[in-house]
Amino acid sequence: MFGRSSQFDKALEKATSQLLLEPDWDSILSICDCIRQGDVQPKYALNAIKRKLAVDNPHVAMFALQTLESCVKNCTSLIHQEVASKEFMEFLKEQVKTRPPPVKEKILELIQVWSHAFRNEPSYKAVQDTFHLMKMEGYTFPALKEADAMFVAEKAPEWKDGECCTRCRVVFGVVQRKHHCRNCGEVMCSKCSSKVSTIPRFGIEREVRVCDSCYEKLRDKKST
Ligand SMILES: O=P(O)(O)O[C@@H]1[C@H](O)[C@H](OP(=O)(O)O)[C@@H](O)[C@H](O)[C@H]1O
Ligand SMILES: [Zn+2]
Ligand SMILES: [Zn+2]
Repeated sequence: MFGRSSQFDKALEKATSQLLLEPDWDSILSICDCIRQGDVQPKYALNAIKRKLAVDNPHVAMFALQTLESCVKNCTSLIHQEVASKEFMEFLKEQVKTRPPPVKEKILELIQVWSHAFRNEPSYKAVQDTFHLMKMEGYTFPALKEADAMFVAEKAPEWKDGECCTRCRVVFGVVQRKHHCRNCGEVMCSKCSSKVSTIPRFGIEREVRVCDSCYEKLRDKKST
């Protein structure tokens, strides 16, 4: 186990080197892979990133924050449950009080984005509580970036199954194939789901199959 986690340690050293002039995305992505593949325990990984974040050198702290941001985006609940803990949120809040602007701004940005991203996840309430508490204490948070707005996209609905079209009740078979509307997740025949649309609130920027009623709803939303 130790051997494999050293791949993580090496990648973290590289990703947060004070000699870097810009983020070392290869190392950051290999850090995410190590966590996702279970090569390193999420708790160990977050503590290692935390140590880098606490380093006085603002460059190292910034690279640690960019690494943390990528881990939260790419490593799913494995890392979320570690980040969304009271202790880690307290640590970030302390850092905001003591660090210079770029580091402070980045932390505020992350707390805000995560608070939106986890708004429907009761087990990650610590993030939202921290965000609201800091707002009440007068911290000013930066405007949510477009890319982050995508990241806080809602989860698309699970696809439902069924033996007939939800809309016209035609029975599926060898010829009459099943299709799914990406907006409501209902199972539909090809006639009732022949239209396509983007679904921005799910972060779906390319046109995907939607049923007729969802097509109308999404089109009306666009025209508002
Ligand atoms: O092509 P098929 O063998 O019928 O398989 C169907 C297609 O993959 C449909 O994709 P689509 O919704 O993008 O059409 C999917 O919604 C159905 O669940 C599948 O049963
Ligand atoms: Zn139908
Ligand atoms: Zn639909």
